[in-house]
Amino acid sequence: MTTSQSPILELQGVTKSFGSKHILRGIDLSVRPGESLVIIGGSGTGKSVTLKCALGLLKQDAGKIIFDGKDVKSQKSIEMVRERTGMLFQGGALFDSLKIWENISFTLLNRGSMSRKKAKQAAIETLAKVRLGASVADQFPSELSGGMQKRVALARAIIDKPDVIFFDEPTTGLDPITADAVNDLIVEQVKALGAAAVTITHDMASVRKIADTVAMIYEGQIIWSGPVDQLDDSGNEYIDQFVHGRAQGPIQPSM
Ligand SMILES: Nc1ncnc2c1ncn2[C@@H]1O[C@H](COP(=O)(O)OP(=O)(O)OP(=O)(O)O)[C@@H](O)[C@H]1O
Repeated sequence: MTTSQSPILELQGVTKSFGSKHILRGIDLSVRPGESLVIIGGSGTGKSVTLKCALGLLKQDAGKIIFDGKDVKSQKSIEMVRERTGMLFQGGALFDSLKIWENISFTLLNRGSMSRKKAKQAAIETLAKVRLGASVADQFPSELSGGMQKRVALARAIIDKPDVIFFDEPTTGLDPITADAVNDLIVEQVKALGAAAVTITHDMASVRKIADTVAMIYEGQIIWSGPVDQLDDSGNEYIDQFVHGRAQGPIQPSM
């Protein structure tokens, strides 16, 4: 992790409401190149909304999104953010009707700047990075296991060498061993790119494996952030309750 560089992505006082539901009440976050930030928090606390605001998929009501020093306001700057970010969606979100290589090269093909032959070659090279063979390229998502689909989704997120990669619950639905292997690949590939990673997860094993820094959302704000090795010694009762998965404590179970 590099601490001397300026943040590649910053959220400053971001607020977002849906009608009378005030979901984000002033989120402050930043992540530097090479840093892996993991956002934790209970169900429905606004982790996905935070990610969507950062990606320009939702417009915040107030506050700023700053990407590589630029205030992201115009459609053009939102497009710049999208071009420079990769995203691994919850559940993988592969297109069922497209072959694996077409899924991985989706952005390259859509941009129209690369021939299909070259795009397929790039997909096969990226498949190797996530330890999948070239034979997978012509298969369809339904033919692959959940773990393989996550690896394909990771390949899609990294193919265009993004500066920031967002991971939304990257290990949901996987057994602990496969989840650990996917986490290892995430760490390895994010490092290889020198990218910043922003991950949302409920899975504390993933947090410990992939985070440099952890930030916890509660009632629309970041109530604690710090290095992952301070997680067990944070002195914060909300973090303690979450990390140990206790029903008793200041946070009410979301039911
Ligand atoms: N487009 C929308 N319109 C109305 N309400 C929304 C919209 N998107 C999100 N919400 C609400 O915002 C709240 C936060 O949702 P969000 O998906 O960010 O939670 P989360 O922290 O990611 O939860 P989980 O861990 O369960 O995925 C929820 O109450 C949700 O219903």
